[in-house]
Amino acid sequence: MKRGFLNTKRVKDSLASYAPPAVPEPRMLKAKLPIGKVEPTLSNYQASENLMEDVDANTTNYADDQVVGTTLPARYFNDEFSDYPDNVTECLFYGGKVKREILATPGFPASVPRPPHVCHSLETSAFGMGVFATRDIKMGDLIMAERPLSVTPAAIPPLDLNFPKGFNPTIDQVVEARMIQYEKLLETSISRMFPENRDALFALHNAHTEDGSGPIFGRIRTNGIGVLSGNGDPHFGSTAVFKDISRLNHSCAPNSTYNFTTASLSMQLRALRDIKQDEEITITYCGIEDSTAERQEALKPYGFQCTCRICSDPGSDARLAKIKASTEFTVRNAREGQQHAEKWLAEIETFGWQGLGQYKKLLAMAMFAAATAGRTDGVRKYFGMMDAWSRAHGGDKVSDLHGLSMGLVF
Ligand SMILES: C[S@@+](CC[C@H](N)C(=O)[O-])C[C@H]1O[C@@H](n2cnc3c(N)ncnc32)[C@H](O)[C@@H]1O
Repeated sequence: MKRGFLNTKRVKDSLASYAPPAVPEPRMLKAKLPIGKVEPTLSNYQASENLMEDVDANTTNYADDQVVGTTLPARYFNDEFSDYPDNVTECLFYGGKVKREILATPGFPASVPRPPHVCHSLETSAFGMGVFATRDIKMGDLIMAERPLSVTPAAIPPLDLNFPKGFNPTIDQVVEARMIQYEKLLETSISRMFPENRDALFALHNAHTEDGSGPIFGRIRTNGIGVLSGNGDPHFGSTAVFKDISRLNHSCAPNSTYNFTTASLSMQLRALRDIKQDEEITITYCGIEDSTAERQEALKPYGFQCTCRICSDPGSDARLAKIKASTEFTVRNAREGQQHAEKWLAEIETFGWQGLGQYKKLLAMAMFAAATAGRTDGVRKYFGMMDAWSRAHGGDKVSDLHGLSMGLVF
């Protein structure tokens, strides 16, 4: 699972083609957002005001190029933060498509699920704040679920820029102006939040203090997690920022993963393997199936270089490639299936790569091998692990066993 603002290939592609044809700036939409230190050149740029219209909470018939600010689920005037135990999310959308998708989701607004016991706390970690287990957590278990503080477009939407007449900006200046203009829009959006949520957003880490991102946009770029597809249309993806989930640090061998549920408008975090009390809970900010070089590249916008044991191990790419190839193997009998699956399951567990799809396939191979050999204890064990893996990835139960039996001919 990937996270982030403008960091995934899908989001970059959507940035490249974000504008509907009417927007007269296609060239600069291909430009990447800056990271690292960038000298500002537009200190006199005056951002336009009033970029967002206030409308009734149930309105959905927006123009496709209208910037929409809305609180979901709807809240009422003069109410208080404490009136919403599941919290509400301040949303900024480009057009009405995503809001329509949310309001049309069966069950919306369902309540946010809760684990039976609180099992995490925010603590100081090796990398600023982090999230830690306050009790043992089992693979597949729900660790926490949270409604976002904010949901905003996954790429800066097309905005009218306010350059003086006759000024011919460079592409970098257009990008700079867009970031200034977008910050203004975000200010309007977060001014609608409960003060408690606004404070929580400003308390988050900002890795984009020198690249022209404003304080809100910088925090969105640092902490945003991709959510809401806009009904499969990548132009309408969104990024969500959370009070607690955005405190999770990155690992290339994470012990948890997350799924967003539109019905409850919440992110659920679940354990990818058993987690011990006091262990740090981590997610990945990049693709764990990618090579070390690809992961380091994807992590650049977060302002750090990963120094985990996998990134520091020159043999890890070759090992990962072998693990990925392990499920292409055709086994001839139950004994061979069991040996093959157990060998590679152990390898994955040693390196903490249970997030790989190959892990589930090898669990299936081990389960079928146990079933063929009539070992009910083995079937129970591996079925339970597959079930936990599926729950961790947002499924309720083991599904699609059919697809997982590939490579087995006994
Ligand atoms: C989403 S925040 C995570 C919470 C953050 N540690 C905090 O104090 O709020 C992302 C930031 O955490 C830090 N970080 C997360 N994982 C890291 C890692 N594996 N190595 C170094 N820094 C990391 C980086 O500063 C990154 O920009």
